Amino acid sequence: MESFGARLHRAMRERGPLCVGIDPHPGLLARWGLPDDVSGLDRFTRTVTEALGDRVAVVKPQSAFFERYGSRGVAVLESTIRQLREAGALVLLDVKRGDIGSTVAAYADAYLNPSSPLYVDAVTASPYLGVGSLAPMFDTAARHGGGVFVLALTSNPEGSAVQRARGADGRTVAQAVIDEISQLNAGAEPLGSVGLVVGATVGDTGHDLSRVGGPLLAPGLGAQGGTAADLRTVFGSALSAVLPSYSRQVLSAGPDPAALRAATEQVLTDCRRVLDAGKLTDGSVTTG
Ligand SMILES: O=c1ccn([C@@H]2O[C@H](COP(=O)(O)O)[C@@H](O)[C@H]2O)c(=O)[nH]1
Repeated sequence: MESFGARLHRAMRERGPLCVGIDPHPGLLARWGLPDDVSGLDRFTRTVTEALGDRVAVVKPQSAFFERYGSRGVAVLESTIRQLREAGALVLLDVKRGDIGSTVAAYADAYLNPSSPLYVDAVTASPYLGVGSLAPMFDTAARHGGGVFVLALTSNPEGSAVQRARGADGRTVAQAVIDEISQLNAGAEPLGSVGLVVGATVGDTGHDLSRVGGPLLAPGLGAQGGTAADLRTVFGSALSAVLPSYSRQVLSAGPDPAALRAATEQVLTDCRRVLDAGKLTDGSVTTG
């Protein structure tokens, strides 16, 4: 079975290094002329899926915007996941789960076990009950070719008080997370299956991302103020592993499918310019 890291590496090469988020904010639904109810949610997500599912490497539904409609919203999420996977996109469910290990095992079954109706290629996870508490997720992901993206340096301004606090060994909380995930990916080729979330808005934090060995999801671009050029500052020599992620910036171009595709092309071009330049300088251009 092919690992998530290998599948992601191929998807990024074939479709381009980009993740587009499906975040059906009430304001976006209104802008698209859709009601803030399950029918509007369904229409919104179908439009995005049909416009982008066959061309974007990774699509990232934000679970919260489906959960706010209850079980019928979750049913829309289930069918969205199915349609996106059928269209060839990798689905990363942004659900930021974390708990004691025995409960994490149930979350792992919910999202990373192929028998679940919410089965996806990868999920986001929170390490604040200890990276070790996420072990059942890493194990289930490894067993079924799935991936996990662990929060390290989030894009929101409030995150730094926790994430940049220092422990007894002098390392920040974020660096401790980064180091533990780097160990999990050791030896994985061409890319590990455990990634990190590092916001494009965090600036030059001095954290060492050079040995992570897994993908680096970069939200915070567009609506939160991060730019493609910021990727160079934030990721330095680790640019080749970066998966830039946009939600509102792309979604606000809808509902016209052609406009959604054009917005996607535009952000991909912007990011490629920075990421390709990084590959040339760090010598990692090896793929065609
Ligand atoms: O550090 C993080 C982690 C996750 N997110 C999520 O990404 C999208 C961003 O949406 P935009 O519209 O592109 O701002 C959203 O679902 C967040 O929950 C993040 O922003 N930062």
